[in-house]
Amino acid sequence: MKKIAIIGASGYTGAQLCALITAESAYEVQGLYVSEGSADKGKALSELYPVYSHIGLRLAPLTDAALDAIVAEADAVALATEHSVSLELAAYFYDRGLAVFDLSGAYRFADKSQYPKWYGFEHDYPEVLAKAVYGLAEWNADAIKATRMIAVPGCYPTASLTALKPLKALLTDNRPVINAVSGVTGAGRKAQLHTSFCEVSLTPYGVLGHRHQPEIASQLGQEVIFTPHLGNFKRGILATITVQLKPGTTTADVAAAYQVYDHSPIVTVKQGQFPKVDDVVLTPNCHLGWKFDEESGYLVVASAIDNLMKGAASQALQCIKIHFGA
Ligand SMILES: NC(=O)C1=CN([C@@H]2O[C@H](COP(=O)(O)OP(=O)(O)OC[C@H]3O[C@@H](n4cnc5c(N)ncnc54)[C@H](OP(=O)(O)O)[C@@H]3O)[C@@H](O)[C@H]2O)C=CC1
Ligand SMILES: CC(=O)N[C@@H](CCC(=O)OP(=O)(O)O)C(=O)O
Repeated sequence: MKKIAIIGASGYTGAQLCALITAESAYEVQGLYVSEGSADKGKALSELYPVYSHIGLRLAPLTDAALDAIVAEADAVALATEHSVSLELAAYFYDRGLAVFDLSGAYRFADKSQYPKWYGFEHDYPEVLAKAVYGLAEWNADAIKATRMIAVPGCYPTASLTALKPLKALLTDNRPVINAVSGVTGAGRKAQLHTSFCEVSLTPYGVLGHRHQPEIASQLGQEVIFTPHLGNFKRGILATITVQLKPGTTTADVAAAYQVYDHSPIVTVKQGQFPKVDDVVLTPNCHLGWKFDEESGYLVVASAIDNLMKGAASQALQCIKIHFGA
């Protein structure tokens, strides 16, 4: 039985991951942690989330003693913390021999020079960063097995890359155009004005400047135009992507490219039938739907995931299972 510590367990992704891990027979939660000064320390997880009333675990403050206990008792740590917190904690636990599954963006760029621009900090742990593998589970299984430092992808990049990576050999130099809408849980649990009930209304944000644009580009190996939108629903992402394919590409070529997911239990691909967010919410699944116009060479592919599941916690669990082989 592998023991996993979850740090940031009172947040949306951490609590979701806790629910997933406690349902697994091969894994056990070593402990649930929040910051040392957290208003939630000592509370039962079920006080915050009555839906998890079957989980009898409490939130502990991440004190020095807790750090020692995690190192002594846990096989792995899942970091459901903001980027700058994960930056430090990942290096701390990696250096002490644990496997690290980081849900933040702190280890997703291989190139350390990207962090000041997109995350506002210098990356001070190049040796750990060099070990980091991008945890897009369907694509990087061998590397996830081989390292102890797994950077679990962002939610929009997961939806976008799952749709685009199979097409890589068919792409032209023209940038794929990704328009994506996320539910409000994508912004986390803490109170913020722009995510309060009366403020949320379908709108683009981060236009031509969201940090997921370079994340998608670096993993695809091609620049993209990425425009996220905040929608007035709780969970889920729908990314609708328009892309021009190489001259001469046929509908059969596109169908053949997507056969890469034929045996995937997670990714379902439909030609001419487009996904709905409600069909993937609370599931680990990604639903893809596409249509190709042979005359113009344009493809539209839509990708739906639950941002807290395939976009975060269930993909972290996929990585954990791939890494530990169970
Ligand atoms: N929400 C989403 O859809 C997705 C989020 N992510 C990423 O996952 C991470 C977590 O996101 P999310 O769950 O939404 O965030 P939340 O804001 O909902 O939760 C953050 C958690 O971190 C805890 N925390 C804050 N500071 C510290 C600290 N210094 N030490 C330990 N715990 C701390 C918070 O508790 P407290 O403040 O009480 O200590 C809380 O439990 C982020 O990096 C986010 O970018 C990735 C993919 C999707
Ligand atoms: C709706 C919303 O605000 N979404 C978040 C993305 C959440 C996510 O995937 O997280 P990472 O920060 O780990 O990359 C945003 O746009 O910042």
